[in-house]
Amino acid sequence: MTEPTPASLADRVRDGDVRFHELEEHVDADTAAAARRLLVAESADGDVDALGEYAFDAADAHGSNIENMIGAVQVPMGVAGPVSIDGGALSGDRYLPMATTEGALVASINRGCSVVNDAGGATARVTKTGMTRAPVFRVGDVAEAEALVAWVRDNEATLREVAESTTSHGELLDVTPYVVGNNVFLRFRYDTKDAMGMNMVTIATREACDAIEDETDASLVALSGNLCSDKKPAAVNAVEGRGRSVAADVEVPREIVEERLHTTPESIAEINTRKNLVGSAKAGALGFNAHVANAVAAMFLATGQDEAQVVEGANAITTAETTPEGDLYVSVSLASLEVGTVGGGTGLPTQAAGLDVLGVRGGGDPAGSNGDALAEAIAVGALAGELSLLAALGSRHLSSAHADLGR
Ligand SMILES: CC(C)(COP(=O)([O-])OP(=O)([O-])OC[C@H]1O[C@@H](n2cnc3c(N)ncnc32)[C@H](O)[C@@H]1OP(=O)([O-])[O-])[C@@H](O)C(=O)NCCC(=O)NCCSC(=O)C[C@@](C)(O)CC(=O)[O-]
Ligand SMILES: NC(=O)C1=CN([C@@H]2O[C@H](COP(=O)(O)OP(=O)(O)OC[C@H]3O[C@@H](n4cnc5c(N)ncnc54)[C@H](OP(=O)(O)O)[C@@H]3O)[C@@H](O)[C@H]2O)C=CC1
Repeated sequence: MTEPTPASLADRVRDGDVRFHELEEHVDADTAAAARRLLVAESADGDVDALGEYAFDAADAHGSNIENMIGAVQVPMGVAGPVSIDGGALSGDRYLPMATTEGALVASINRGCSVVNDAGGATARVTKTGMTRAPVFRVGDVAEAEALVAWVRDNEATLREVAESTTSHGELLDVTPYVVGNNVFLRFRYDTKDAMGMNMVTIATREACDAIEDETDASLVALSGNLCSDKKPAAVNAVEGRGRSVAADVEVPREIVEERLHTTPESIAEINTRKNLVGSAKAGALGFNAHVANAVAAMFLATGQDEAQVVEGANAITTAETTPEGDLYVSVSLASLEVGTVGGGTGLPTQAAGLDVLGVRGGGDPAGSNGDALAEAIAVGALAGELSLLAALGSRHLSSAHADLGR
């Protein structure tokens, strides 16, 4: 029997003989993707051959990272740095890998890194850890809601044992109840070590929900009740944290601000107050920063993170003030940075290479230390970006920078 070709497979899909999403059951994943490109091209404006130019085995992505694969999008990757980091888990000089199509972004963060180095390096620490899943239960009335809350408080050890039976790495840290009439939300929080952890905590919480339904009158309505809160802007993450809460700061001597950033500590502090604090408050923003999303998104893409979680990653506050000596203190605090160095997209070859640039690929020793190190590196990238953009606004260079580099 002759080997199926992309064209013959496409014919079989058109004839209704094979389903579009089941091609991998008949042929290898690369040929399946090629067949789908032929079919997609029929309704596209021109061929889509460029999507077939990728440098990994489609079988590595099919089944765990993508369905209906037709190829890959390539995003240019650059580096900022090396930047000197004094972290709880990551110490030394590191290049920061960044995948983006926004011209001037890497240049800006690179400038921030170079200023951070001139100032003696940045400090970074993870201050809280915990990935959450919050199922919603239906109960009869508020009296039953209170009874469920009491049961959960009395049986946290049982819930821990049941939940942790599904994972050899995850640890249930606590369960926080929230009552809204006859709805009870239980926010389960786990230490997921080096995994971002959403699959891990979803599977573990499902087991715990079964135990709750067995032992109480509550009915599970949805395993995710949106108080988690995953991939949506939400104050609960800003206040309580989610994934990793991580902060970074630097003190930059006045002469470096003036020589390297063409502005003054006072100007940067005033812009931060009027723009990042007052402007964000007036806008009703959750993030009180200039462009933390830029560093988070670029480093998420470069290292195989779940890009939808940039929503929470950008939940950050930037502070800037002049010190009594007249120098500049700048900090960023990211409340809910959801990152992992194992699982998800981190195993794909180019993303794994991105983690290698930082030296944080795979499981850490001790477990969780690579995840912490990645979080600290992203926080320092965000710090460098804030410093550079605030300075560009102070020296009125934002539009000229983007006219020169970004178009
Ligand atoms: C563009 C610069 C850096 C020029 O800044 P400059 O000070 O005029 O440049 P320079 O030629 O003197 O170089 C200073 C340093 O910048 C770096 N640098 C300089 N050029 C490059 C380059 N081509 N590639 C890599 N690195 C570069 C490099 O570190 C260099 O040091 P050196 O290594 O030479 O000692 C500056 O004007 C700047 O940072 N502007 C701000 C741009 C920015 O931050 N854009 C962010 C995206 S804006 C956005 O997305 C969100 C927004 C703005 O809408 C959010 C909001 O509302 O605020
Ligand atoms: N299910 C959902 O609702 C959602 C899923 N996602 C997706 O979930 C994926 C990420 O989930 P995640 O659970 O992180 O990844 P995986 O589902 O890929 O699981 C990672 C597993 O790696 C194992 N592991 C090995 N070494 C370590 C280590 N050092 N630290 C921690 N775990 C280790 C753990 O196994 P063990 O548990 O056996 O110890 C862990 O469960 C992404 O693809 C993301 O897009 C995103 C949002 C929601």
